[in-house]
Amino acid sequence: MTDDVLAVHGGTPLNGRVRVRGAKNLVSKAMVASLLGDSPSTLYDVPAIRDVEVVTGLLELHGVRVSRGESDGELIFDPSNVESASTDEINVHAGSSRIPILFCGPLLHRLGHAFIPDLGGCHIGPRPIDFHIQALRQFGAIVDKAPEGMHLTAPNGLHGTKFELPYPSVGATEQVLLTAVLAEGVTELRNAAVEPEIMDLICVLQKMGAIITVHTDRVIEIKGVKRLGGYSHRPIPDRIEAASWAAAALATRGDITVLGAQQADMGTFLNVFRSIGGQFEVTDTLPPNETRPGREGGIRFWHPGTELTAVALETDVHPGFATDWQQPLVVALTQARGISIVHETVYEQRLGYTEALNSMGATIQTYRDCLGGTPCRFGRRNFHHSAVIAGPSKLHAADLVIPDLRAGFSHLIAALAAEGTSRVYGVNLIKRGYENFETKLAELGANVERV
Ligand SMILES: CC(=O)N[C@H]1[C@@H](OP(=O)(O)OP(=O)(O)OC[C@H]2O[C@@H](n3ccc(=O)[nH]c3=O)[C@H](O)[C@@H]2O)O[C@H](CO)[C@@H](O)[C@@H]1O
Ligand SMILES: C=C(OP(=O)(O)O)C(=O)O
Repeated sequence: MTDDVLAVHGGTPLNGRVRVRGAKNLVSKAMVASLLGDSPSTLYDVPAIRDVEVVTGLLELHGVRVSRGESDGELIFDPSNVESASTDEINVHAGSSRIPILFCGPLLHRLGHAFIPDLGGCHIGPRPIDFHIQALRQFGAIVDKAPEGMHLTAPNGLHGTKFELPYPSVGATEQVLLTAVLAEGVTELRNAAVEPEIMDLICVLQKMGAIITVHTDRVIEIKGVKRLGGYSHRPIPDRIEAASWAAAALATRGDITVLGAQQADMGTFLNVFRSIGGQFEVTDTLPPNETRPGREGGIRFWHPGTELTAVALETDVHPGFATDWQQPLVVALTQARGISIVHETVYEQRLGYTEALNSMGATIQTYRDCLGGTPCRFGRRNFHHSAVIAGPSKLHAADLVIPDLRAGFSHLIAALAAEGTSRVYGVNLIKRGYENFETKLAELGANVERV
């Protein structure tokens, strides 16, 4: 584990520019979608992150040829020879990501059967897959849970269906989309998630030949088609990474320009950022020395130099405040004067990381109650899903163990904001969703080194 430890010498504001590429939560799904086509697909601006490696591995096991294109981050997927893979081979990827569950529909369409390994992803709640399984069964799939994973077949093919999600789950919405596009007949999905990454996946599928209508009130209608072709797509930029750097600027009293960040997908975050006192400026065109095709402008985020203000916020499905923004922003809230309240309504166990912040001098208390907002699914149950943050707190160095992706980034920010040298263990987990984060930190003037 020694190469998985970062010594962080904190206390220096982060200043400079970083670039975000295609969104983790779209890129991996677009890669799965390539399985549905009968000709090659090209995806641009793919970040070098662990989730992309996992999906690449799974695609290759199923006969998809994955190659690099001419431009940096360009990947080409050739699905001409999709084939079965053994459970042993697939299980190499068990526990590494949540994306394998999305192979169900595409593999059933291409092969008539599928094997899905145990899922990974962040440990921020139980993260059941019951909606996925119910939906797949309604399409006509036979789903068998086995100790080594999940086996699926579709002896009578997959047929369009009407399905209402009990909660607008991102993954389950994607599951329905990726299955319905080639299912026979029409599918109506109610209470669908409408995150920007889902809208971008719909763009990908439409480029492939799918017929998908997004109605008002979270209703999505999909008319199954007989065949799909390949796509050529430049993904939306990673709004979660962009917000993470924004939070880092605020927490360290710095000034970070996030090239590639797009205002449209970050409106809710920007409102909260401004309410805390953070300053930002949206630039719609690239500075003269930046010449990247298809990606324009960015957002500069900076600390105002005066005191930050406490806020109350509630995470929610889009267009609410994204749960993945929560952990990095809380570090900045430890620096705001007054009492901030954060009500996490998407995951029941996403506040455990606050203990590490307390060990650094923060004052954060978690509660089972739904504080400061609307009662949610987790109220009156045994989940500490609301946090009260009293600030400002002077953070000091500590030894920290990274529990998951976003908490990991928040630990890093806290260590950078703190006086002294912290040791952050398990930093490689951050690579699952942040491309070249150590290089980016160095470019921003952070004083960090591998131990
Ligand atoms: C790879 C990816 O895109 N990950 C994102 C995706 O995760 P993911 O797609 O896993 O998240 P979901 O939107 O499905 O989960 C939201 C809530 O629904 C619950 N649920 C979900 C499915 C199900 O079958 N049963 C069920 O109860 C979950 O436990 C959770 O409480 O959306 C989340 C919410 O924006 C983000 O935090 C993740 O970064
Ligand atoms: C929860 C997250 O991701 P995943 O669904 O991949 O675990 C995240 O990106 O913050």
